[in-house]
Formats: sequence, C-alpha cells, structure tokens
Amino acid sequence: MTVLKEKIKKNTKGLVQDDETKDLLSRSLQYLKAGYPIHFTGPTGAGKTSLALALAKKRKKPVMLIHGNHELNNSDLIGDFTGYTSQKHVDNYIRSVYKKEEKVTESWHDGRLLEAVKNGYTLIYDEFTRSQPNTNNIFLSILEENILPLYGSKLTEPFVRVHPDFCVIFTSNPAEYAGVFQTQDALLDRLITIHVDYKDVDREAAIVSEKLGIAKNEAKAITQLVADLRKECKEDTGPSLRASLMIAKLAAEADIAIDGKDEDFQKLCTDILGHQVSRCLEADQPLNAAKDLIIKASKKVKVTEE
Ligand SMILES: Nc1ncnc2c1ncn2[C@@H]1O[C@H](COP(=O)(O)OP(=O)(O)OP(=O)(O)O)[C@@H](O)[C@H]1O
Repeated sequence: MTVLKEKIKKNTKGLVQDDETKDLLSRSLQYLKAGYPIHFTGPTGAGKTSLALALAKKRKKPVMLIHGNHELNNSDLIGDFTGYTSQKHVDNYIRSVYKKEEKVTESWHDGRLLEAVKNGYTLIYDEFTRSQPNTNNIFLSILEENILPLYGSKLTEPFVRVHPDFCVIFTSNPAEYAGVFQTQDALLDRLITIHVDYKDVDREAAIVSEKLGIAKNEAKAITQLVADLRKECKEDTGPSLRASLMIAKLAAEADIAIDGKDEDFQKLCTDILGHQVSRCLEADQPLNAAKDLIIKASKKVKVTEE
C-alpha cells in the first residue's frame, strides 16, 4: 500500500529544485539580466515549461504567457480593433434649439505581446516553433532593434519602443520541428538555447516524492519502471515524468500497492503507459506488444527499503 507521508509538505504546483536545477535557474537568470533571451528545448515532459515559469517568477515582474500554434497571428500578438463605440449627445435645453452630436470611434485592444513589451513584463512563449515563421519574425525586431513594429494595425505610431524590463523565455520541443514549422535560424541565433533533458531515476523520484508526498523508495520504484520503458522507445518519444506522477497519484488515491505482484498496479501501469509505449514500438500489433512489455516490466516493480 502507498504510504502518504503526512509530514512531507506537498509542493504540487512549484518546481522541485535540486542543486542542478538551482544552478541552471541562477545561470539563466543572469543571462536574462544581461539582456539575452533564454530558450529551453527538450523532449515532452522534461520540465521546460515548469522551468520557464520558475525563472519568470524569479524576475518578480508580471508574467505573460503565449502558446505557439499555427493560427497565431499579428492581431493576437499586437492587437486589433474590436468594434466601434458611439457617443451621442442631444442638447434640447432651450426648447427652440435642438442640437445633436454623434461621435463614432473604433475601439482598440492591445495584443499580449504589445502589452508585455510596453509594460516590461516577462514573456513566456511556450512551444514557439508551433507558430508560423512569419508570425515569429516580429521577435527579430524586438530582440535586435528593441522596437515592436505595429505593421498592419492601422495605428498612427509605426512602432513602440521595448520597455527596458521586458524579456522573453522561449520553449520548444526539437522532435516537433520536422512536423511543425522549421525554426528560423535568424531567431535561434539570437537566443541562448539550453537543452533540458529527462532527469535520472533518482532526481525524478525526488520530484515525485516531494510533489505528491509519497516515500522516496516508492517514488523510485515508479520512476525506474518508467525509465526502463523509455529505453524501449525511439529517442525522446517514450513516457515522461508526467506518467510517473500520474501512476504515483492514482496509486495513492485508489490505495493501490506499488508492488509488481499486485494486479491492480499492473492494470494501472498498462492504462497509463499503454498508448504512449505502443506508439513508439515497431510491432504488428503495437498495443498488444506494449501491454505485454508493460506487464512484464511492472511485475518486476518492488519497493526497496529506504
Ligand atoms: N523540477 C520539477 N519539479 C516539479 N514538477 C516538475 C519538475 N519538472 C517537471 N515537473 C512536472 O512534470 C510535468 C511535465 O513538466 P512540463 O510541463 O514543465 O514539461 P515540458 O517539458 O514543458 O512538457 P511539454 O513539452 O509536453 O510541454 C508537469 O506536471 C510538471 O509539473
């Protein structure tokens, strides 16, 4: 049975920071302070977004989040006219005099990028390679010339100056480059790109244990299982820390023992890992092959004494 450690303070939202993570955050903060944008790249679930959020928090400035997608366009980033407001003034104070004045103005709504640039926020641009290169071109002017051009916006000013406190943290998944849009080299050339990889079994276990308040040896039995299955998959396509967190959370909530002999535990692992492992196996019937592989691996799960 999973023992929930009452004494351990659950850290369900925050980033669990071991020495390596603390060091990475402090270096990244230094680079941001010197005016260089940071780009965390790495496989799904390696912790890029969590790192970006923790780094942004360290700057103690408001944080703006943009998610890359192929439909993102300049209106989303810069802003757009959202309609009209009309003001009517009727003056009939003197009965013989009737005066009517009507004013119609277009109402403008700042886009997220414009708001962040104007006010000096920290911008997190998550999965930026999912957006069209044309859309991302606007960042070249921001990073190179410190201006945000307002092209296509019908605003009277041609550009706004970038606030000195403004900075950007990008994240991306290199495995997606092939299927999505090629990252522009010109943009990459202006970023400090740091590879964020999966952590080893012990570091992942420490995160699961601290996040969910379960014992370290139980967490390690789960992260070891997930890491073993990851090895069966092609590079960067296997299950991530997310899967370990799901197994640990559900086992604790449903009172399922973290024990390879327990059938409920085997079923839980198959449910959570089956689809993802099947996608990275080359077999005639990948789902069945994945199921067999997971059951075989989960039967070996044994919590060792701390
Ligand atoms: N150091 C950490 N401390 C606490 N939780 C973490 C840590 N690293 C990763 N996680 C957790 O692991 C999961 C995946 O992390 P995250 O979303 O940051 O990964 P990602 O690399 O951005 O993934 P994706 O490429 O799929 O967006 C999340 O639930 C996150 O809370």
